[in-house]
Amino acid sequence: MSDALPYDSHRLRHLAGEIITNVRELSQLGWTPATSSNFSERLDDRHAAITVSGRDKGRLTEADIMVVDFDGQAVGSDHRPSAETLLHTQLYRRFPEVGCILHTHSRNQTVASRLFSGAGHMRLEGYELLKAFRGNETHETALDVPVLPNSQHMPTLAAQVDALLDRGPMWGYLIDGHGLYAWGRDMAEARRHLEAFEFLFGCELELRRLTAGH
Ligand SMILES: CSCCC(=O)C(=O)COP(=O)(O)O
Ligand SMILES: [Zn+2]
Repeated sequence: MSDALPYDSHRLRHLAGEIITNVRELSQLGWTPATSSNFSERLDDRHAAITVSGRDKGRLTEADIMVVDFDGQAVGSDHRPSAETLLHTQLYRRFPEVGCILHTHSRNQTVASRLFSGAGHMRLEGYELLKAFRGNETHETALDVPVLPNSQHMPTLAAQVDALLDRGPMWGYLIDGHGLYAWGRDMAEARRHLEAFEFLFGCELELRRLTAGH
């Protein structure tokens, strides 16, 4: 990292450390199997720190974090950024308050995405933990988590996400057979949202198992 680069290299090192520590914990929970998942934080109003594509997310080092601009182009690095970079940069570009984006592939997220892809959303209702989402003051609310069809063509996926974002504030979405995107103003908030989604998906799946055949 050199001072000639168009971003603050000290801040990059700080964010890289934060990503490495948090992602290692998420990986230990089994939420990033087989090199899946990707993670980023806003560096400034034009750049984000993001994971290099294909790396084992449980063993990230500083060399596995790189910088992209909000067009998804690598800045000051020969590495290839996450294949899903566009799904990160579209949020940073559109919402200045978004500071961190976490994408994971846990079993609960993947199974839930399969189960609710037909409906196009998964309804979470009546849970105290709904208050974990910024803006929710009470459990007496319902949150419809969108489930998008998967695609290897990121502009197609990004266009679907953009259409969802037009509807109002949201903190995450599922992609069918793939995983969850969750975000927040900073790492702590994004992680709180991610953990709340994961817990609530687990509750819904468990309820389905317990009530199957009744
Ligand atoms: C082996 S997982 C397939 C790609 C994916 O969904 C993912 O989250 C990881 O892609 P990246 O390019 O960010 O490593
Ligand atoms: Zn993925």
